[in-house]
Amino acid sequence: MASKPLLHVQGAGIQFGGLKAVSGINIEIHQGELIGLIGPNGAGKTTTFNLLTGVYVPTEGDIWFDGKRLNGLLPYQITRGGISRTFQNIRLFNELSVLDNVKVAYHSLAKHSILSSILRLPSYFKGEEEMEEKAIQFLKIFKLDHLRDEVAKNLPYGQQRRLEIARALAAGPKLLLLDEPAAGMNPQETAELMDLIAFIRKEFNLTILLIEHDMKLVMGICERIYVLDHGQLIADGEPDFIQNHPKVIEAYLGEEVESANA
Ligand SMILES: Nc1ncnc2c1ncn2[C@@H]1O[C@H](COP(=O)(O)OP(=O)(O)OP(=O)(O)O)[C@@H](O)[C@H]1O
Repeated sequence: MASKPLLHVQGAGIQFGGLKAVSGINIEIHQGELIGLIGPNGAGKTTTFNLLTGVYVPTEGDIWFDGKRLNGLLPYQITRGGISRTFQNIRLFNELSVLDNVKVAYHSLAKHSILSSILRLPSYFKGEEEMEEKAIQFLKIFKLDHLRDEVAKNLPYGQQRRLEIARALAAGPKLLLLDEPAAGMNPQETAELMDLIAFIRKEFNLTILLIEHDMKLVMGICERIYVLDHGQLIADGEPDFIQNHPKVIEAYLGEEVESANA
């Protein structure tokens, strides 16, 4: 591909004490791609997301996004710069309503000034109204608008996962990172989620990187897949290539043997 990658990870990694959780990884993702990140338990997938979102600062290598070096930027700066994420263990504002959970994402990006919100000037209310309208649009896409006043913690698991994606999307990212979006979903919910991911990608001109253990989902929607094992990338390529890659098969067989012995 000739254009510059939107995300370029160059030899990045992080060490915790003596443990190299992720080491020397290279990733290139171009605008509009839908890419998978897979690997056995403990391979370093979530740590990679934490490096991309400023939760951890790399102890080696560089991370470039949209022409900017991310090393050392704080999570909120990275979100404003265009990367949003969801979490493996859903992180919602449990006591807030479904609608407010999405509106929270807007507040950090809101156009009205702090002064106008303190003084409750007309521009503040206009900003609030616009925010609410936009938030409801997102809830409609995720088929959650009828639940807008429900407290987030009362939603069933699958709907909580969808709400978390809606919130991430409301921040207006260029790159969306999804950490096991189908975890805990039944096959029907997973199939619907696959359609939804394909839809939002097109609708919002998104680039998506997703971690997922559900191989049907990964192989079904990702154009390319990166495979991590013990903190290192062992393969990357199209789904067919990855499925038949000896190192990938070995890594996953190793995981089966480990869990059988546990
Ligand atoms: N803050 C930390 N301090 C020490 N070790 C850590 C820290 N964060 C992650 N690790 C270690 O880094 C390794 C990779 O963990 P990570 O959670 O990234 O794996 P994963 O591929 O996402 O696994 P899973 O599929 O089980 O979620 C593990 O050995 C983990 O214990």
